[in-house]
Amino acid sequence: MPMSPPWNQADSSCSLEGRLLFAVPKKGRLQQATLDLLAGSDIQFRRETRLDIALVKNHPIALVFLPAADIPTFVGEGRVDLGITGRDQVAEHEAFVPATKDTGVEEVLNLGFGKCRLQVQVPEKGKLERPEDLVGKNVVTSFVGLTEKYFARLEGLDGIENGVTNGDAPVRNRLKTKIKFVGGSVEAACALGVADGIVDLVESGETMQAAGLKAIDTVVESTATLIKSKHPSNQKLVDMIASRISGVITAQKFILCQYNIARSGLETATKITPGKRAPTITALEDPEWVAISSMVLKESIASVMDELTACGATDILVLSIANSRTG
Ligand SMILES: Nc1ncnc2c1ncn2[C@@H]1O[C@H](COP(=O)(O)OP(=O)(O)OP(=O)(O)O)[C@@H](O)[C@H]1O
Ligand SMILES: O=P(O)(O)OC[C@H]1O[C@H](OP(=O)(O)OP(=O)(O)O)[C@H](O)[C@@H]1O
Repeated sequence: MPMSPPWNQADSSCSLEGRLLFAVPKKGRLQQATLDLLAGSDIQFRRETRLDIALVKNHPIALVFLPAADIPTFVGEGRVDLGITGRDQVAEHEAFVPATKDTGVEEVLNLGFGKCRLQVQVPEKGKLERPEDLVGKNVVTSFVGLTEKYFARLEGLDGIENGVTNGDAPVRNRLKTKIKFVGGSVEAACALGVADGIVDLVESGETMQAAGLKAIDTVVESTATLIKSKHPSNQKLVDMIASRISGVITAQKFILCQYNIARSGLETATKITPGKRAPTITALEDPEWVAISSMVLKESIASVMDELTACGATDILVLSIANSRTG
């Protein structure tokens, strides 16, 4: 006899009742970084094979695994309290379903990863040079809402700020540009004669280059984001999750730099390592010297160490931060 999923069983510890619902990408580019954030935030769960809901063991939370593109719909309608997806997906959702007082999503935290741009692209070797050259032509995209909005503005159609409709005539029906949806491999559309131009995501630019395309405008810049519904079931738990995730992100971005410096070099050194709020300065046995401990952005640590050495710092140590809670 097939087992029913845990949240349908009589045991109340397995029920969804009273649990905060938290949507996470079930696959794709944002999934691994999201799972790493959950692990760093000590949100413990075990996902049964093929089940898209997992109960969190140590908090009244249930994770719901959904496609990144669907998360703004579930959160926006308040069916799910929290979610992680791309800002591009939030903007695409809002192009179709404008937020109201009670519906739509609110950004809690910019998560920093999943950086990409939604760009208008045309064949590198061709006559099309400007976005205006695509008006009246075929454009292929997975982001139909944002692309319609973009071309509506370009074509001078009004009413787009309130979604893609204007009175009873949808802006879509009045667009000269023909916008076609494809679910993936958008970059192939020009070479296959389906499109004159595309609107697609670009990160490194490798896909665009390999397909012989060039970007001529940016529709939206995106990173992953933590979003919440307008009336989450447990705001305190939302705040706790946001604070934990923020701590993990800070820990990933910064490292701790410790060194000794003569008091004469202190002013210069603290300018090099000002810390997040201020560096911690500790007196040493030798009254002429102090020890400094300061958070430094990982990406700039090499040049910071060069500068510290040049101003007389010694015993420079760089330590990784496992987790953090900063103001
Ligand atoms: N090349 C990329 N670099 C960085 N982030 C990306 C990239 N492509 C997509 N993303 C981000 O990841 C989100 C999800 O895209 P992804 O293609 O992984 O989704 P998916 O759920 O697997 O969908 P699909 O099945 O349509 O490919 C995008 O909305 C965007 O925010
Ligand atoms: O600038 P790049 O680093 O090359 O990344 C951009 C590519 O990544 C995404 O596609 P993905 O690989 O997710 O596959 P898809 O085409 O099936 O959506 C996007 O749609 C681009 O094709």
